[in-house]
Amino acid sequence: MSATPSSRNRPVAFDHASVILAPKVLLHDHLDGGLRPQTVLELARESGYDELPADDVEGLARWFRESADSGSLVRYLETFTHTVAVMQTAPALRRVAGECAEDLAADGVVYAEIRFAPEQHLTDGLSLDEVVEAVLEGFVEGAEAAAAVGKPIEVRCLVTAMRHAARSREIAELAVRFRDRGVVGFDIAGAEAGHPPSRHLDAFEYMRANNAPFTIHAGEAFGLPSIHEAISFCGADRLGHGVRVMDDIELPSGTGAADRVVTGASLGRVANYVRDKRIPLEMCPSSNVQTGAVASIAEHPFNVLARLRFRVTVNTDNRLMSDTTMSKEFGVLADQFGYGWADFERFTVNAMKSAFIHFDERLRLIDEVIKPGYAVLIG
Ligand SMILES: O=c1[nH]cnc2c1ncn2[C@H]1C[C@H](O)[C@@H](CO)O1
Ligand SMILES: [Zn+2]
Repeated sequence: MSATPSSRNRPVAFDHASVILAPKVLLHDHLDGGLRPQTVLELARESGYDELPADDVEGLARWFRESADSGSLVRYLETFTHTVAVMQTAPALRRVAGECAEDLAADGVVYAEIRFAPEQHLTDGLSLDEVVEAVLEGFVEGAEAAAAVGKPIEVRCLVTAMRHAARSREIAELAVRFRDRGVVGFDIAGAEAGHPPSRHLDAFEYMRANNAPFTIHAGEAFGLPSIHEAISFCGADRLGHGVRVMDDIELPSGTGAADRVVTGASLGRVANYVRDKRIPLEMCPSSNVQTGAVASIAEHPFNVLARLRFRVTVNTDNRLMSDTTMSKEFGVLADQFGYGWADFERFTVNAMKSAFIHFDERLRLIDEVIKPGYAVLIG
C-alpha cells in the first residue's frame, strides 16, 4: 500500500514494510519478559539451571508463547520463573539489559523505560544496589552499541516491587537512591486480584514525598476498583494497562470496538477523572489478550479509548512471552483499527509526553526525533 497525499489530520496509510522506520516510545516493557530465547538457553547452561522446559531456541520460544497464552494472569506470570532464574548474576543482568537496549533500538524504539523487580534477583547473593547497577551498566553498553550502528536509543529504568511481597517501601527507596543514575520511576506488578495497590501506600507516599513519579499495574486482571485505588488513594502518575477503565464507560448500543467515530459515550467518575487528568494508559494489546484481560484484539478497548481521546500509549509488556515487538504491536493495531501514520505519531507523542524524564528532555525527543521521523513517513 502506498501513502497518499494527506493533511496532517488525515491518517496516511500504514505499511508494514516501513514500520521499522517509525520512531517509537516504549513505556511498559519488562526486562525479565524480553530475553532472547538463545540467551535464556546460554545463561541456563552457564549457571547450571536445568529446569528449562525446552533445550532449543524454537522449542523454548514456542513454550513461552504458548504457556503465556493461558488466558490467566497468574499462569502467565508463572513463565517468569525461568527467565528470573537465569538473571541472578551481575554479568547475566548486564547481558540481558544490553541486548534489550540493542533489540529495541533495532526495532526503531528511540526512548524506552524498562522495568524489572530487583527483589527477584537476589538468590545468588547480589544486593539490591548491585542488581540495579548491573542493569544500568547493561543499558549504557547496549545503547552505545546501538548508536554505533546508527540506531540511537535512550533507555531508562523503572524499578518494580512485587505486589504480593512486602518490600515495596524498600524498592521505592531504591528508586529514589538511583534517580540521577538512570532510574526514573517506580512500579508495582504481579498478580492483581487479592493484592490491592493500597497495601503499598507507604511506598507511594515515599515516592510522592520525594517528588518522584510512579506507575501501577492496574485494571488488567481486576476491574475498576483497582484503577480507582491506584489513582485516587495511591496517586499513580500512569496506569499499567488500565484496560478495565472501559467498565466505567457506557457506549450507545451498536457502537463497535473498531468504529472510527465514537459518539454519545457516557463516562463515569473514574473514567472521566482518568481522561480529564490526562492519566496515561500503558496499553499492551497482545499481552492483554494472552492474560485474558480482553477477549481478542478486535474487542480491545484501545480504539474506543483512543477515539474518546484518552491518553493511550502502545507497549509490548513482555516481548518474549508475547513473541512481539513494538513494530508488531503497531501492525496489529493498524490491521485491526485502520490506523495511519498520523495516529501512530499521536500515540508516540502521547507516550513521550508521559515519560518520567524531565520536560525539556521529552520536548527535545518530540521535536528533534519523533516529529521529523513521522514527517518522513507522512510525506
Ligand atoms: O502484565 C503484567 N501484569 C502484572 N505483572 C507482570 C506483568 N508482566 C510481568 N509482570 C511481572 C512478572 C515479572 O517478574 C515482574 C517484574 O518485571 O513483573
Ligand atoms: Zn506489565
